[in-house]
Amino acid sequence: MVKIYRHESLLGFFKGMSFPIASIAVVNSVLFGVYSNTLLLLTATSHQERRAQPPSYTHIFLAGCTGGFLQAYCLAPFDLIKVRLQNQTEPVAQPGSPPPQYQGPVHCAASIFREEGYRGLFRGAWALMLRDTPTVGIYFITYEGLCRQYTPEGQNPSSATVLVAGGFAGIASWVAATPLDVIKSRMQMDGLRRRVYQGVLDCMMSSVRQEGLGVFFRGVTINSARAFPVNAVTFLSYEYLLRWWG
Ligand SMILES: CN(C)C(=N)NCCC[C@H](N)C(=O)O
Repeated sequence: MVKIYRHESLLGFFKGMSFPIASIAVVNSVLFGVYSNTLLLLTATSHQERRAQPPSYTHIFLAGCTGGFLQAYCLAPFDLIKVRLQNQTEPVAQPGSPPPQYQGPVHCAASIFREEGYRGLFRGAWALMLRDTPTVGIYFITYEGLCRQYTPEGQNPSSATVLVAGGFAGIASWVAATPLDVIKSRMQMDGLRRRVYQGVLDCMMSSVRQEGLGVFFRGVTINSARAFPVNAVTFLSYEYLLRWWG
């Protein structure tokens, strides 16, 4: 934090933020929409009916995995641009020095498209799908499990329960996702100057060879610290919106 602040001032902490903000509504709508509709297909119960007839954990997991898989497809280009901008450490403007490679998200998207084509925008998408498919299953299982544990049968969970269950669901899914998150980010940065990795497996093997198994847990603390408040608020919004409009 101190290094980022010294080198890039407060603005450094907000690098690559506009694209995630623009994409988060779309990505979360896809995630929760696909999850809820897959559960509807599997169990033939609406969100309101699910309190009286709770779906099985297998159905919740399968619906979560489906949501995670489709979410990853929508997220891939936005996430790539975020990672490329976040890894660009030159200060935004410095008189006399050459401008940074990417001047903003739109310039970054256009440069990737020009240099690497449409497929370039999906670099690292396989790793992202491998990361999100099972871990979003874990996300919804943890949330439902905790809500059921602390809610009397047939009732809606209280706001406090939703906040705590959502927060822990975020932590559980990010702890499980961090190994593939590390690999995904490396794949997304690969090809910037020259291609280093042959694929996801090659990236895993050479990362472990060079840095040991600890490489898979790089960033786990910051991911978890971020995951609690973000997912507490996400689930509270989801529950309340469905109660008002459902
Ligand atoms: C890769 N993982 C852990 C997930 N996709 N988890 C489910 C949603 C997480 C939420 N949108 C967030 O940004 O924390």
